[in-house]
Amino acid sequence: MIMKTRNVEYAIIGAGTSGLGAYATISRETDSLVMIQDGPYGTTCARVGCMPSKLLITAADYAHHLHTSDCFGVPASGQVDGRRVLERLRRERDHRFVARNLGYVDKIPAHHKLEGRARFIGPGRLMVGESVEVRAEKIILACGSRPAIGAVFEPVMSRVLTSDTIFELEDLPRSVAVIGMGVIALELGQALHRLGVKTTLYGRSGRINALTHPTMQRRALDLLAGELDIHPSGRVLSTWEDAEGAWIEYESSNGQRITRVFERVLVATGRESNLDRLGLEQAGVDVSESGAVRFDPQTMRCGDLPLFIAGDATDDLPVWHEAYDEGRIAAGNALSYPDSTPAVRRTPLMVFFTDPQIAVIGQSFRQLQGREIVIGELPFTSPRHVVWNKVQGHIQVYLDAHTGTILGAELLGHQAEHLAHLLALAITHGMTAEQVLAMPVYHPSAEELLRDVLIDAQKKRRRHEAEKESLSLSP
Ligand SMILES: Cc1cc2nc3c(=O)[nH]c(=O)nc-3n(C[C@H](O)[C@H](O)[C@H](O)COP(=O)(O)OP(=O)(O)OC[C@H]3O[C@@H](n4cnc5c(N)ncnc54)[C@H](O)[C@@H]3O)c2cc1C
Ligand SMILES: NC(=O)c1ccc[n+]([C@@H]2O[C@H](COP(=O)([O-])OP(=O)(O)OC[C@H]3O[C@@H](n4cnc5c(N)ncnc54)[C@H](O)[C@@H]3O)[C@@H](O)[C@H]2O)c1
Repeated sequence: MIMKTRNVEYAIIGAGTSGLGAYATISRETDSLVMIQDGPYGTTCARVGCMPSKLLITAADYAHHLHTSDCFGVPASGQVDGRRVLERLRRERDHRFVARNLGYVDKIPAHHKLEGRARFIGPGRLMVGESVEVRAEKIILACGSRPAIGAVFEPVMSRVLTSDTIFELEDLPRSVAVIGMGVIALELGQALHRLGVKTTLYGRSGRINALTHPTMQRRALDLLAGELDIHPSGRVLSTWEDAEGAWIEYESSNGQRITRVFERVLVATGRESNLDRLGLEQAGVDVSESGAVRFDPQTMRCGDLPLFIAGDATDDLPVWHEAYDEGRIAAGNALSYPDSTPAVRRTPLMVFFTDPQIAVIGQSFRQLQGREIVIGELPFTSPRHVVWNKVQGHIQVYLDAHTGTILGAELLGHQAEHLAHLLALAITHGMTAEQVLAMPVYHPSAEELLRDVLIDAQKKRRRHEAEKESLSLSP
C-alpha cells in the first residue's frame, strides 16, 4: 500500500561513494532531490572495502616484520593477537573513516534522504520499501555491487566469509580457504597468512588478471606462490560441512583432486551489480542477458533515457576514484539533460596492495596489441630497494615506438603504488620517456628504477628505429 508519494526532479539510488559524488554535484544546483539508501550509511569503501582491508594488510605487514627483520640484526619476537588486530581494525575504521562519512551524511538535510530499498515500478517511478513512491524526472543508479557466492558453497554457508563479513570476526580463524585469485583474494589471503592463519588459495584461471603480459603474470604468480599456498587453476567441485569444519573438494586443471578441511571459507570470486534488484525492465531499460545495462562511459547516460549510472553498479572500473568521478559525471549530465557533455576519463590506474604490490597504469600490454611499441623492462630493483631488502618483482613500461610517448605500464614490486602514480601523471600529460627523464631523481630513491627502466626503453626504441631504417634502406 502506497502511503506517501514524493515528487522530485532528481533521485539517486545509493549513498555510497558514487551516490555521494552525485549528491554533492546536484545539491549545489537544486533542492529538488532525494538520495535513497538501503542498509547502513558509511559506504562500502569505508565499512567493508578499501579501508578495513588496508588496516588488516598493515597489521599483517607488522606481523611479517617479525619474521623478516632478523637479517638486519634486529631479531624480533612476539605473536599475533587476532582479537586485538580485529578490534583495532574496527576501531580505526569506525572512528576515522566511517565516522567521517557519517558526519557528512548527517549534514545532508533530512528531506534529501530516504531510507529503504528502491525498485522501479514504472519509468521515473520508484517504490522505496513498501510505503513510499518517489517520482523523479532523472534518476542516478549508484547502487554498487555485492560479493558473488556460487551455489557450490551453499552446503558450507555457515562458515563462508566475504569481504562484507570478515572484518566483523571476533578473532582470526585457525585456517581459511580463500576462493579466487583476484585482488580481494590476494590482498586478504596474504594478510591472513601473514597474521598466522593457515591459508590456502584456490584460483580458477591460473592467472592474475590485472597483469596482462605473460612475463608479468608468471612472475607475479611465482612470487606469490613462493610465500602462499596457492592452487592457481582448477575448480571447486563440491563442499560440505561436518564437525571438523568446511570441506573443499577442488580439482586442479591437471586433474588432481585435493580435499581439505578449513575453519572458514573466504569467497572472493568477484562481485555482482545490485542493478538486478532494481526491476529495471519496469523503467524501460534494455538489460542484457548478463544483467548489464548499456551506458556511455563519457556521460554515464543509459541510452536516451533520463537515467544515469555510476560506480560499481556498472562492473566497469570498480575502484574508488572512478566511482566518485562517475557519480559527478552522471550528476552533471543529469543536470543538463537532455544535453550532455562527454567527460574526459582519467588514465586507468589499478593497484593491488599485496606484497609485492601489483599495479597497472594506462593501457595494458594486452590493450596495446597491434600497436608498435617498445617495452622497457627491469627487475624491480634500485639501490633503495636493496637497502630495504625488497628486490623482488619486475617492471615493464610500454612506449610508442615512433614517438617515445609513455602509453602504459605493468608493475610488480615493493611500494609500486608510488611509481604507478608518477607514471599515471606522465601518461595523463602525454609525456615521452625523454620528458620524464628530464626530471630530477634523488639518490638513493625508488624513483631511480623508473629512470632506469625509461633509459632501457629509450635504448630499445633507438635500436628499433635503427633496425627499421636499415630495413627500409636494404634493396
Ligand atoms: C574488500 C574491498 C576492498 C576494496 N579496496 C579498494 C581499494 O583499495 N581501492 C579502491 O580504489 N577501491 C577499492 N575497492 C572498491 C571500492 O570500494 C568501490 O569501487 C566503491 O566503494 C564503489 O562505490 P559505489 O558508490 O559504487 O558503491 P557502494 O559504496 O557500495 O554504494 C552503493 C550503495 O547503494 C545501496 N543500494 C544498493 N541497492 C539499493 C537500492 N535498491 N536502493 C537503495 N540503495 C541501494 C547499497 O546498500 C550501498 O550502500 C574495494 C572494494 C572491496 C569490496
Ligand atoms: N586494491 C584495490 O583497488 C581493490 C581491492 C579490493 C577490491 N577491489 C575491487 O573489488 C572488485 C572485486 O574484487 P574481487 O577480487 O572479488 O574480484 P575480481 O574480479 O578481481 O577477482 C575474482 C577472481 O575470482 C576468480 N573466480 C571466479 N569464480 C571462481 C570460482 N568459482 N572458483 C575460483 N575462482 C573463481 C576469478 O577468476 C578471479 O580471479 C575488484 O574488481 C576491484 O576493483 C579493489
